[in-house]
Amino acid sequence: MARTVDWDDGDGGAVTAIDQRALPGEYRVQRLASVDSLVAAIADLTIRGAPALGGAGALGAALAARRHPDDPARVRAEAERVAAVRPTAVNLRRGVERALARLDEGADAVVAEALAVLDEDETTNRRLGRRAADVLTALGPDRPLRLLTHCNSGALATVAWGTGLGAVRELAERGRVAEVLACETRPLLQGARLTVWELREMGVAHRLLVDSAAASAMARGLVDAVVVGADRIAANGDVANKIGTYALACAAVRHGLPMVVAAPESTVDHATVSGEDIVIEERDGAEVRAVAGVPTAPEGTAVYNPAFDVTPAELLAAVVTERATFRAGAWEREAVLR
Ligand SMILES: CSC[C@H]1O[C@H](OP(=O)(O)O)[C@H](O)[C@@H]1O
Repeated sequence: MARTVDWDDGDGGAVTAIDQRALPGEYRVQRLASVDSLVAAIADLTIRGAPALGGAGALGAALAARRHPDDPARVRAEAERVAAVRPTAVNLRRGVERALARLDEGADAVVAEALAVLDEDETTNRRLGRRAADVLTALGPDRPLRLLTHCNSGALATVAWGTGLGAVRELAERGRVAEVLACETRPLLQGARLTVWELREMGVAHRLLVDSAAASAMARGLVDAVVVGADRIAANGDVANKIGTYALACAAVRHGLPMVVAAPESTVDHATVSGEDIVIEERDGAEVRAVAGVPTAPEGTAVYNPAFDVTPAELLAAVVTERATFRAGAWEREAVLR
């Protein structure tokens, strides 16, 4: 599988992206040669997932710098259009800002920094996967685990490897996964369309379930632990993630099951004091009124469609990054990175 987002330096430069709207039916890569097309791809979730958005943001700054090499003000304005597309995942704006910080050195430096963002992502996610797998192993029973996950936090949500599902990959390589229960994740079905597709590619045993069956699966003893990704983590460990995550945390606590969030440091926003300060993206009601273009509600029905919710840290067993763990109310930093 290609990187979820990447750079093609030919013909003046372009962003390449796996078209996540086409999966699971078709695997295709789009070539995005303008900031307009990149903005549209982020807005319609052709590109989605916090670390993948971080890479897309950095590449957006690179694309703008290539298109307007002698007009820094225009580059900054175009890069801001990319950063502003989706407000909740902190990675998007951070990726833009990190690449843009080298604008004074010229377009090639901006491109080089964007490529560094991409190169670092897989190494970060593999380290994160090892740490999160260690935590899940310590919290779960001493046998292969039955894990429940929500939305998609796999390679498709990152540049490569994955975060929550990256921990599953690591556990599977250790022979420590019995089964993954993947919530379909209404309304855009990232779980059904993307996580199931990735689990098949990984050869990991899995079943798909409707979101409303998750609590029942826990109540019936089908789950040992819950593992998900994140879009923004506040300084106090509160986590913004796909809508439905908070409900899973409530059910996990009710049934005495550990819930672990796995996300890179680039998703932790220490400037956001608590989850109450995280802006939650509200998306178009059309996403809920139809599935794959087939109406499932009367035309014009009013809709409540937040893309994310916030899970208070106290409902989580641990929030794990590649170099720290938040548990029992505090961040514990890894002394030595491995
Ligand atoms: C590893 S970040 C994955 C995170 O992003 C998803 O949101 P979206 O598909 O809308 O970009 C979801 O919250 C996942 O947990």
